[in-house]
This record gives sequence, structure tokens and C-alpha cells, in this order.
Amino acid sequence: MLPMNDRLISAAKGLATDRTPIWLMRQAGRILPEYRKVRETAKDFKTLVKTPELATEVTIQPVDILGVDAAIIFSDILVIPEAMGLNYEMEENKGPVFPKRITSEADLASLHIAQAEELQYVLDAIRLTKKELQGKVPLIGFAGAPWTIFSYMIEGKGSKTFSQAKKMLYTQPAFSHRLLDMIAQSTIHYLKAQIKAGADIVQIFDSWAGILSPDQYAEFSLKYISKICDALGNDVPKIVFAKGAFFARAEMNTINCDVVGLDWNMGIAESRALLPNKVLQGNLDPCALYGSLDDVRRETKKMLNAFGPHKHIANLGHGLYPDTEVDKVKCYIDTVKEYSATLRR
Ligand SMILES: Cc1c2[nH]c(c1CCC(=O)O)Cc1[nH]c(c(CCC(=O)O)c1C)Cc1[nH]c(c(CCC(=O)O)c1C)Cc1[nH]c(c(C)c1CCC(=O)O)C2
Repeated sequence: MLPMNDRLISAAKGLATDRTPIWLMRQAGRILPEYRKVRETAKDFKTLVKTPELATEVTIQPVDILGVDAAIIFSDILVIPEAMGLNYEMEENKGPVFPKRITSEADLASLHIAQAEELQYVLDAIRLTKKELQGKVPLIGFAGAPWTIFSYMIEGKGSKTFSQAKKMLYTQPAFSHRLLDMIAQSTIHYLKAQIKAGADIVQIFDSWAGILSPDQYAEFSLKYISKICDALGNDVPKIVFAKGAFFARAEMNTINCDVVGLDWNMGIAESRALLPNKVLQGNLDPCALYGSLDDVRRETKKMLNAFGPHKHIANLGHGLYPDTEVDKVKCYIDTVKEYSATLRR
């Protein structure tokens, strides 16, 4: 059964819609005072993620407050390493940290392929969110791409360069492939279960795609994303967002996905030419939302003119920054809704 507002799903399938659908990466989170309030009642970030009632509440907030055309389930990409046996902590104002990282054969042997039941709390949150949304808008499920998950598991924390993870690819390629394959298999179980629980569409986040060379990207990342997309089948549309991988756009044509996410470095006309059969998502620089309301309107219209009225899902080129003002975000969303409708007349 399609949601009442099915613009996102229709656009993802390449169908014409009355206006361009919009949702935002990191739409649930610290920009909203309502989120910060719920976050305070939960002991910490992980408690929020693991309590389906709270996760549901913050998942729905941006739909009601911002008016986006989809909800994205409140969770994190790092639940996969945890389910595989590698615990992480979310440190306040610092980001994720793994008390133990993967460096040796013994470390690899301590991991297992995650089964969907080990992520039951996410599946419960999806079921509860679907119930509470009452078909108002579709629900987006998600997972990290194996390469991005691998980066955190090897590095043990966030990094600008992920040089430990990249070193592993060069020095121990076979070991790297074994871990990447375990992550990919875990992700297939996980995303299949999200779809069964009610996710209407799924996105794969490859946040660290841009730090690899084109050859390494093809071998150590795209191959696994492709495997995941093939395994998921065609029941729900699939979005692949590979941040920084401008060099891999042509190869994205070979992936069994419907939508390709663009960041703000990727030219829109050029991306259309490279990806003639894909729907494109993106790609306003989240920093553009620091401008005045007039600046936001101007930049948004410029973006919409470049994408044209069809085969586009409006989003940012990466996640919202926590200090973005809510009225600027609303202005972006409202401008997309209003102006994209005029492009069809
Ligand atoms: C790399 C990555 C992570 N997590 C995620 C990615 C891929 C997308 C991207 O590149 O941004 C994905 C993610 N993380 C979160 C969501 C929820 C849904 C949504 O987008 O609204 C999603 C889709 C919640 C979150 N995940 C996190 C927060 C902030 C935690 C808090 O409330 O204190 C939220 C709302 C924490 C997190 N989680 C992660 C980092 C690096 C951080 C710290 C940075 C930060 O604090 O903003 C790992």
C-alpha cells in the first residue's frame, strides 16, 4: 500500500510528480529543540536509538515540524558493527569511538555476520513508526556502505583521512575483502529485514567514498554496494549516496539502484549526462543554509532550475549541520515545494 504522499516513491521510480519531493539527511537531530528535549530524557544517544518509542518520536518530528515528504528511521550506521560484535560509544561533542578496533586475524575471528534479530530494536522502531505515520509519508530505511563501516571498524573513530583503514586496503587486501564481505552480508540481512518491517525505500550511505582512488573505490566499495543492491531485489526503490565519489558516477549506472545521491561538488548537468537512467538526489551545500532567507531562496531556485522538474529528489549534499537555524531549513523546504510546482506549468 502506497503512502498518501507518495511523491518520494513515485519520483524514485522515475515517474512524474506534481512537484519535487524533499527530505533532508540528518533531518532528525540537534537542529530541532523538540529533538534536544527527547534526547535529554534519554540517557544518551544509544538509549535513544535502542528505545523504539523514543526513536519513533524523533523520526516523526521533522515530518510534523518541517513538512518533509518522508521520514527516515532514527538510528545510526554504526549499529551494524555493534551487532557483528564490535561495540561503539557515541561521545558527547566528539562522535563515535570504538573502545576496541579491528587490527588482527584474532580480531576478525571475534566478529560474526549479524542476523536481523540482533537489530530487533530497529525493526521494532520501524514497525511502530509505520503505525504512527498512518500512511502520511513514506519511511526511509538505511545502512552504511561496507567501505564506510569498515573505515570506522579499522580506524576505531572518526577521522579526516581514515589512513589506518586505507593502509589496510594496501597492505592486507585479502583481509580487507573478508571483513568487507562480512559487513555486506550483515547489511543484506539487515536491509531485507527493514523492508519486511515496513521501510518503503532504502538509502545506502557511503560517507567516506571520496577518500579512495577510482580503482580502489571500484574494488573495495562499489563491488559490495552492487552486491547489496542485487540481493535486495526490486520491491522497494534503492538510493545510493557516495559522498565525494564524483569519479564513480559513470560506474553508478551499472548498479541496480534507482536513485544516485549527489553532493554539492558534483555538477548537476554533468551528473545528468553521466547518469541518464538514474533519478538524482541532492545537492544543496548544507552551508548555503547559513545565508539569509533571500540567499536560501535564490540558491534553492538555482538548484531546481539545474535539475529540472523530473527525476529529482531534493535534499542537501550531505547532512544538516546542528547549528542551522530552523527557519532557514523551512525556507529551503517551502521554496522547493512552491517553486518546483511552478516549473511544471
Ligand atoms: C557517518 C555516519 C554516521 N551516522 C550516519 C552516517 C552517514 C551519514 C553521514 O555521512 O553523515 C547516519 C545517520 N546518523 C543518524 C541518522 C538518523 C536519521 C537522519 O538522517 O535524520 C542517520 C541516517 C543520527 C545521528 N547520528 C549522530 C547524531 C548526533 C548525536 C546526538 O544527538 O548527540 C544523530 C542525530 C552521531 C553520529 N553518527 C555518526 C557520526 C560521525 C556522528 C557524530 C557526528 C555528529 O554528532 O553529528 C556516524
